[in-house]
Amino acid sequence: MLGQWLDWSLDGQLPDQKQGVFPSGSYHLYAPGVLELIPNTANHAAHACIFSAAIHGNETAPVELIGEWLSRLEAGSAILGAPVLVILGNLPALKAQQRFITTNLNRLFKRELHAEGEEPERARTLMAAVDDFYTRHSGLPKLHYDLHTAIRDSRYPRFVVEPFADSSTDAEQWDWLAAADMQAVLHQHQHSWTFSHYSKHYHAAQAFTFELGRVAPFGQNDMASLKPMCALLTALSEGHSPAHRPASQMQFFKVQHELIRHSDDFQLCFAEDTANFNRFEPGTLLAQDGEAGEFRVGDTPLYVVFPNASVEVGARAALLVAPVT
Ligand SMILES: O=C(O)CCC(=O)N[C@@H](CCC(=O)O)C(=O)O
Ligand SMILES: [Zn+2]
Repeated sequence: MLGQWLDWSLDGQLPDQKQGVFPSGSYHLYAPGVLELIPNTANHAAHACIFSAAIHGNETAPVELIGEWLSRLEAGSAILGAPVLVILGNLPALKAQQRFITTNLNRLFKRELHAEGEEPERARTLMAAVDDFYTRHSGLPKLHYDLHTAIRDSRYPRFVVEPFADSSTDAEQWDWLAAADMQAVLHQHQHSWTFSHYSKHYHAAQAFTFELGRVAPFGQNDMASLKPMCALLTALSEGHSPAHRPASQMQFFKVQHELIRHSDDFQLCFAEDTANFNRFEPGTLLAQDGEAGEFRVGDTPLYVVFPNASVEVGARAALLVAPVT
């Protein structure tokens, strides 16, 4: 059954049978693309885990990663020892293999959301699913890993974004991320209304957005490079303490400036194929934006992450970041 879940989700259908069992636990389908797994026995180190993928429909490596882990659970070669909520975010976009249909789902995770339409409706469903899951498992520490891939190449192919919130990240998370072969960490400097931010801001969960390589169609992802990440997800789902490595092997950055597209005339002043974490020297012209003017690097170098001149007017067109020393 777990192996077929992805197909059912893509059909946007719930099967007649919404609950069932597998060797180490039981499952409950709450909505298309929203699956809770409950262990027969929870281990002492268990977290209430949320693993989400396909918040952007063209980011397929995380879907393959989760699919592979679900198959091992079903076969009994992986053992569930913690409750896990598995989410496939934007199902119509996943089916169409595009980032989103109408608007970027990953900017809508805000309780005061008034927008109407397919993606806002989905954001409301997913926020309620997260709230209900954490309520059902309120005795456990909360964790949410939202898995993505990036549009461009990156000087650090695998990295995480730590959402901004009042609650803090446990020190051990950095050691787990290093062992999962994450190469960089990006600390957000303000609220961003992404899915991982939702869990951190409203529930004080340990939460990150993961960038697991570059966007590619199903079957063309470099899954070998994600073996350590697979080991982290497996350990968490077993309710065991994951492997540690010194966090110092990762490069830490902090966002200094968010470049917003203010007009139709917005353009980035560097090559389309510039990689994430490319460095720009003081004085470099980075963007021009109609009447809003130009943006230049100030007195210290800046590194660009997620540049995208084609975003909607009013949306983020790039993050400009600096290393944390
Ligand atoms: O490669 C890109 O330009 C986008 C990759 C992506 O989807 N990144 C997330 C990051 C979320 C965050 O800022 O925490 C996004 O843009 O939603
Ligand atoms: Zn994404």
